[in-house]
Amino acid sequence: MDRLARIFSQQDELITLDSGFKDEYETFKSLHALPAEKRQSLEQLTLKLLTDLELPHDRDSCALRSRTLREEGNLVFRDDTKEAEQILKACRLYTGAVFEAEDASEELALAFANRGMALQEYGYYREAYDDCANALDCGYPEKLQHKVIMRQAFCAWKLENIEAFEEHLACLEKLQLNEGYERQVKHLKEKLELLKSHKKQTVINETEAGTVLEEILTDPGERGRYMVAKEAIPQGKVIFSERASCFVPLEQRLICHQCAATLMSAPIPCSQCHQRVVYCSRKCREKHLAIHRYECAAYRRDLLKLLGVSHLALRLVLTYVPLMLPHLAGCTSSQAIWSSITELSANQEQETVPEYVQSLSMASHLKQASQAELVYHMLCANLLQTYLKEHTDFFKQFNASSASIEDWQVVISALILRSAGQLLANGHVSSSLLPVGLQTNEFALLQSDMWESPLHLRLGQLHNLARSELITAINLPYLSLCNHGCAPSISTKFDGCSVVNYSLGDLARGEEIFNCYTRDYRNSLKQQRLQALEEVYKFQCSCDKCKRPDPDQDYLAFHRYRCEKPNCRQIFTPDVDGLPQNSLNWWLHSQVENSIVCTVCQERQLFPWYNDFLDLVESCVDYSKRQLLFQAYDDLDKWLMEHHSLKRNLAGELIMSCFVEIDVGCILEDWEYENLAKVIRHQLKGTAAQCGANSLEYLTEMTYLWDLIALKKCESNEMELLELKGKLEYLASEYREVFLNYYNDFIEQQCK
Ligand SMILES: C[S@@+](CC[C@H](N)C(=O)[O-])C[C@H]1O[C@@H](n2cnc3c(N)ncnc32)[C@H](O)[C@@H]1O
Repeated sequence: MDRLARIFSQQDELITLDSGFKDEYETFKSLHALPAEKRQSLEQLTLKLLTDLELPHDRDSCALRSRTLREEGNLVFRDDTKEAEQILKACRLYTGAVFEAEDASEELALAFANRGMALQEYGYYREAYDDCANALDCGYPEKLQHKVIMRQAFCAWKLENIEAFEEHLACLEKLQLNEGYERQVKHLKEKLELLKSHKKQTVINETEAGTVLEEILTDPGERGRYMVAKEAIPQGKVIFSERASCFVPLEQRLICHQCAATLMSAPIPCSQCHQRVVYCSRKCREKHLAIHRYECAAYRRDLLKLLGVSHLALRLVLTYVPLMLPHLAGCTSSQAIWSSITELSANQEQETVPEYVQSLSMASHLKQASQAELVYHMLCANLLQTYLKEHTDFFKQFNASSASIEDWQVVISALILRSAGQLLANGHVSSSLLPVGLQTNEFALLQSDMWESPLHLRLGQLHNLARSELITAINLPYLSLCNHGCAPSISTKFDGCSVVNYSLGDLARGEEIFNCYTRDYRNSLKQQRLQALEEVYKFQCSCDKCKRPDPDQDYLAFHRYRCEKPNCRQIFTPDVDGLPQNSLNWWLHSQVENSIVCTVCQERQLFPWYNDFLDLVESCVDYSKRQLLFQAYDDLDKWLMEHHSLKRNLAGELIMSCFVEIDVGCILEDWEYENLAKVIRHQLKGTAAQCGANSLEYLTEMTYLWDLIALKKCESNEMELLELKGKLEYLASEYREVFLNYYNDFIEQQCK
């Protein structure tokens, strides 16, 4: 980062944006109009940065590391017991071998082949099938190829893929095989005939096109376009869904770059960019090639993580430019191309507006950005354009167009800047469940202590799969048409790169459908929201919640105390105006001193029970301390009213520390489990009240209750179980499958 900041500050001194910001195109035109000497220096600095970011790469060491891991995997895999746990452990080591091999293709081929073998043994047939193909692609030794092809045929049989099954068997029949292999081929051929005769014609039910429940209207004023209900919409209904073509993983998370899958049993890394980009399947890798071919060299330099929103802006440009090109190929100058792009973005007449047009028309506030902000985004765009020019063949696609490559360079820089500006006001971040306690380069599905069989967790393990995290920055131009309201009308479920938007309450016909760009009115103070909305989105909120005489009442309902002074003991809500920043949630900020004062007697509150509670949490391993801890939790009711945020925070600490004990094999007393279930249920009620009963926070906390029920450690009833099962709808599909398996394996039986 320092390197980038240094170069940018040197470049900043070379450029002048005196005439202010007209549009992105003019900004880059002015850059190109700089005196030749300055332009050259600017370019040199960019080129130097790109060179400096290159890292030495030693293929031999990669091969050595890969071989070591593969051999370790072999030792584990050859273990005679062939227990599921051992096989998964071998898969993990082979995955390490696949990653470490990078471009050492001989080793990579062997690593893929061995992982395929272990995955097949475990029952991940789709992934095993892919790994066989990967091994062959990487040049798996010819004399051993029949083994891999046999495995492909076997997996194709398990996957009921008749076409592939036939193809691999035909291939095997052409090879000279020994008796053992011949026997296997014969056996598989019988399976093929059986499969063919059994395979039912699957009837594809045409799904009825859903009615459109929403429409977009335009206000000539600052609130611009907005979404309204076209008809009355009841609570809980899916209003609209959207699938994003462009997203980037946050914090370099290893999720599939094509479909955003987080659960992968056989991640396939790009072998050229130092294990930074992975896919969940060959299909995803193939689909993403159109983008990755232009990003790979940047990942190799670890450049993109430095650029924040500009990385997503680059993805928009890489994705949408080929779609725009047919409309622009005839333009003879950069000015003409830019005018055509502006026209394209204004064209909203068609019945279904293509995604790239929706994106082109997103609002931007670059005009209102500070000079420093503008220069920063401009330099990022310039850097990316230079990178594309110097290290990829991106600009080749314009060879046949009427304008020159130099014209296209100006346009591409301007488009990256424009997209970055738009994303600042329209970009979304998606959240997902993620496994607890894993490093970014570890994969949950390969953790042998978690799984019984493919996608079936072990008893008591659900809570280890559920931590809610932000995972992608994502472009959703249709969702972006919703204006902001501090009380949103929708709850958004992120499912990979798709989103589903449910109505949070009943909506009348014509009512505006709001999204909330910040924390909502139950989770933040008006002042905090106003600041963010003004700074980033450049408007002042005047929604119903903000206009109320007491706009913070809903949030402060989670902050009501009883005064600890014996002669007062009144219930009070802290006076927000008198509090330093962050003091309301003093327990979340270690550097903030608690300065809560009773508004009735004006006495400062000391909360002596707070540290005592945390001490008990720390020593939760001890039975007697756990007794005191449950007692201390009950005592919190004396000081913290209803669903006080602090009480929920402390409940979280208590639950987590008890589960740490359960996870290491400690058996709690029956009464402890009962108390634990009581704390979790109370916690869930509080979370439902503040975040919603279908929120990711709720689903995360729910896993503890599921585990206790599965472990038969707490009573439940059919109604509760059905209610919990109903929550599956709000999970992303990859997690829904795992949760459903868990429900069927361990919970459903308890309904009977
Ligand atoms: C994500 S866009 C929403 C769609 C936008 N109205 C449009 O026409 O493209 C966000 C921008 O819309 C405007 N906006 C959103 N909510 C608003 C509100 N409640 N009041 C005024 N302007 C709003 C602001 O300019 C904001 O930066």
